[in-house]
Amino acid sequence: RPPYRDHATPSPPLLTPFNHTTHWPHPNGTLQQLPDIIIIGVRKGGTRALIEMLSLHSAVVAAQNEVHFFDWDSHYQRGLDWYLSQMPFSYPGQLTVEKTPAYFTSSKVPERIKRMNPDVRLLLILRDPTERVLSDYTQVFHNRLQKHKYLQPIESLLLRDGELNLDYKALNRSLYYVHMQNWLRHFPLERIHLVDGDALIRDPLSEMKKVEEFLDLEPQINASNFYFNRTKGFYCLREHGRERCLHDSKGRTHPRVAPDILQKLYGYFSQPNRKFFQLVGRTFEWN
Ligand SMILES: Nc1ncnc2c1ncn2[C@@H]1O[C@H](COP(=O)(O)OS(=O)(=O)O)[C@@H](OP(=O)(O)O)[C@H]1O
Repeated sequence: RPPYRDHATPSPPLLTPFNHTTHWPHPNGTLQQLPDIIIIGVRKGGTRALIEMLSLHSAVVAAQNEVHFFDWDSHYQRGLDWYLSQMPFSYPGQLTVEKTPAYFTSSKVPERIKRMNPDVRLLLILRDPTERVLSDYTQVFHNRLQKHKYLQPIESLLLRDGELNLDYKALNRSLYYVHMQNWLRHFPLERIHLVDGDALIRDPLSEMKKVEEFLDLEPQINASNFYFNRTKGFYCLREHGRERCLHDSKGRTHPRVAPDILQKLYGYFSQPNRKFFQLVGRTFEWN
């Protein structure tokens, strides 16, 4: 397990001076620590489910919000002391985890994370690329609905002159091999654990056991931590007798897409998916 980092063991290159008044240990013995584990994405892959399930483990403490430290320059410029101030309080020896799904597709992020800590453990949860596009669209649709903005039908984004519109950003985010190549320039594959997001939906326990193993955590997460909620159609969590499901924004109905457009999407991702499988030395059951 990597040593925890606090103001006494800062990582060298990026540092601005620490503000010791805000980072002194809390009287109850807890303190804020830079993350040992970062969930880097992918957007709509199941990152919230993963971080919630990981925090079932008593040795892991999770940041509640997406920090966007490495991908937003306005945050990055505030330095590591600001990043640290965003972390939850934890006991020495506990591992801190944060998730920002946008890290995976942001080209500057891997180098920046490596500068903070080359030994950080990275988790990447992936999902069928076509399904991820539909989920991405659904997320934006609901954001626009809330802001009373014009709602674009998915076909108007996916197609241009009858062919796939390759400028639609959601397509690029599902080209996993493109982004993975960039990560592998900075981190060896052994540092990046791939979580199968489709499998996590069907059978969370077996995916979480693999995550515990990757993180060298004592096996703790067990079948009693999960129960299937029929109304939601997803597994929910049980911890110390308390039950909770993910927010209603997770597990929304996706738009119905005409079969010929779906076929175009499957066709489009088929080659990139194979390149990804080669890159990471394993396959996924994607369309
Ligand atoms: N247990 C459980 N409960 C509810 N939802 C679950 C669960 N496990 C995985 N998922 C899937 O997580 C998808 C959302 O992914 P993210 O949390 O990464 O989205 S985000 O990028 O943070 O917005 C979300 O995608 P959508 O179904 O498209 O909403 C879910 O399918």
